[in-house]
Amino acid sequence: MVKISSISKQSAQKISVSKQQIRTNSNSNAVLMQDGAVATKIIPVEGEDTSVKTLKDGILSATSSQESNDLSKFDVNKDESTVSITVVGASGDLAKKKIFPALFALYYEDCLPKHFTIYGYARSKMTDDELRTMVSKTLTCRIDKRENCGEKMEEFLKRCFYQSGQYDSTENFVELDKKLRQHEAGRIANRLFYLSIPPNIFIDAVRCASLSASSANGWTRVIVEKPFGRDSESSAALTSGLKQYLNEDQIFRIDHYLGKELVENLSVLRFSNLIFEPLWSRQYIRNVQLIFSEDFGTEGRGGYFDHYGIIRDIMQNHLLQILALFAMETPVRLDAEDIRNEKVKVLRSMRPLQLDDVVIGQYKSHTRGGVTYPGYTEDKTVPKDSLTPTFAAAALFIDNARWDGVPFLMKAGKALHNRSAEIRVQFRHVPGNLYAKNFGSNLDQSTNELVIRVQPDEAIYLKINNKVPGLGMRLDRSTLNLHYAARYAKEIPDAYERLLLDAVEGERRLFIRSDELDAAWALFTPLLKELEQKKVNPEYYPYGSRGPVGAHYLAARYNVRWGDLGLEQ
Ligand SMILES: NC(=O)C1=CN([C@@H]2O[C@H](COP(=O)(O)OP(=O)(O)OC[C@H]3O[C@@H](n4cnc5c(N)ncnc54)[C@H](OP(=O)(O)O)[C@@H]3O)[C@@H](O)[C@H]2O)C=CC1
Ligand SMILES: O=C1O[C@H](COP(=O)(O)O)[C@@H](O)[C@H](O)[C@H]1O
Repeated sequence: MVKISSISKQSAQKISVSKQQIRTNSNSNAVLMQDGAVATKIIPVEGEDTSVKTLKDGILSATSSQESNDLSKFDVNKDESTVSITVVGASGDLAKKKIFPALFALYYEDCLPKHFTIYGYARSKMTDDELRTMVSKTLTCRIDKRENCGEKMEEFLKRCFYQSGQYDSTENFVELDKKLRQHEAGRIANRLFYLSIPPNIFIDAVRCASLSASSANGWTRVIVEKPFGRDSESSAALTSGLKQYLNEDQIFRIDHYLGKELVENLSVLRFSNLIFEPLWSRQYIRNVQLIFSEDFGTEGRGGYFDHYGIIRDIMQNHLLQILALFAMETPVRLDAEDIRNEKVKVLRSMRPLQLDDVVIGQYKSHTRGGVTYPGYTEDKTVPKDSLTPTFAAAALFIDNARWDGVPFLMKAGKALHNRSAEIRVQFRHVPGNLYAKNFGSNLDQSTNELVIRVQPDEAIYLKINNKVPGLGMRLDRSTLNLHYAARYAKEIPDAYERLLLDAVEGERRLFIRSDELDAAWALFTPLLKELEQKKVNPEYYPYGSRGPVGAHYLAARYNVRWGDLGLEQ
């Protein structure tokens, strides 16, 4: 028997439901289970004697004993629950490239609950088999664990289904709901919706999913992909639109950089090693650099990108989130709320960004080795006169006691010379260094640098000064290197795996809370508006280069040298 009190804490205050969702049914039919589990469950079947509870404003108070009694008529084992994961926009690029492969990886690692079903939902017409064929093309097995790979894929694909529908049709979501209920078979039904669709249809999809397909007796969560608006106003409008149908606790705003192994490791590095935390302040750190670079352009995504640009695409979210994690004070505990409270304090302590502290660039066509790489505006979906930055560098400051005066330099660009994401921490000079004369006039070459290479080829390395072995006294800079591939045999999970698993488990630590989002937009919105109003021209840089030279002048103004440009990086 299911009691309403058995629903999760998050959904315990309010659950948005449609009039047709709170149903009770004593006439249950035996049907074959479709989720690969025991095939004998009794489930309520659509169209039978189903009483519908009409609820004021579509809001169910989950503590109502009346509802509790009604729901208790389901003939299920209260200990059994099931998770239905619906990928909304299943025909799209992100779903194929990241979401389905991540779900398979979780299944392969036995991380998904025993009873689960995956639904693809999109407008495209597809059968279950066609979805499976589409999905199967992008599934891979871990290099370090290839046993039973084919078998596991087949089992996984059997748990994947497809429902075609419009994103703004409550009727189509009712169809989805019926199918989900067949699979859930009367168990406690938890539902996760992944909005892998363009942002202009987020609210429609949430409205329909919430009104027609949210769970009647378990939790309902929605993962929302970025972009979360394009400035403070549009972000606030999106948040209030979502909150018409969902509680903040049900909204999982994904920033996949938070799911990257080395970003998650930041807190471990800082808070579990005595040698780092005491140095983590203006007293010892000269500057911090957050660097993102891609060696390809906007190929295929120019239409999306031109509306956003690199500052919104990478800096306002991925790099700023890393900065907040890097700079936050020690949280009370590792709880989601404690961590997010500390991150939001950092974001709210940031000095407003000045146009002077920002350099923007745009890549132009370049021919190398007989190959011509197209410029940004040669993309057919990009206006020829677009000023949208594909590169930006910025100097940011956190005006609090710990970081007063320390430049946090960000740099992000597309169509650069390499693909990488890293955090570089440059320490101050050793005061009264006994060995200063060994470094000549450039003392910068003697400072320690800690590099956290998020990707590719994950590593954490620390540049130290060392005596070159021998009878003389010659120093060099050597590296203490924690190279993940050499140290750990296990393949590193994709960021989407960790985040999907967290969403299933209700772990919110790595998702963005609405006040964090507001603070992030408050920092960048005035700058973005100024850039757009003044129609600031980007500095052009050749495809495949290291980006505009303006980035070097910006760093030099703060006495900083980008760490990724030296001979030894
Ligand atoms: N792709 C990526 O690498 C990344 C994507 N994102 C974000 O994830 C979300 C999904 O991205 P992606 O898969 O690339 O998006 P797509 O453009 O591939 O769209 C996903 C699906 O949405 C439907 N769709 C597309 N355009 C419209 C439209 N104008 N109106 C209604 N439906 C439409 C299509 O399905 P159908 O026609 O079958 O309904 C499409 O298959 C977006 O918010 C994106 O910004 C975030 C990070 C990276
Ligand atoms: O969010 C985004 O991220 C990707 C880069 O992600 P990565 O995990 O491959 O580093 C970027 O290409 C895209 O423009 C952006 O929207």
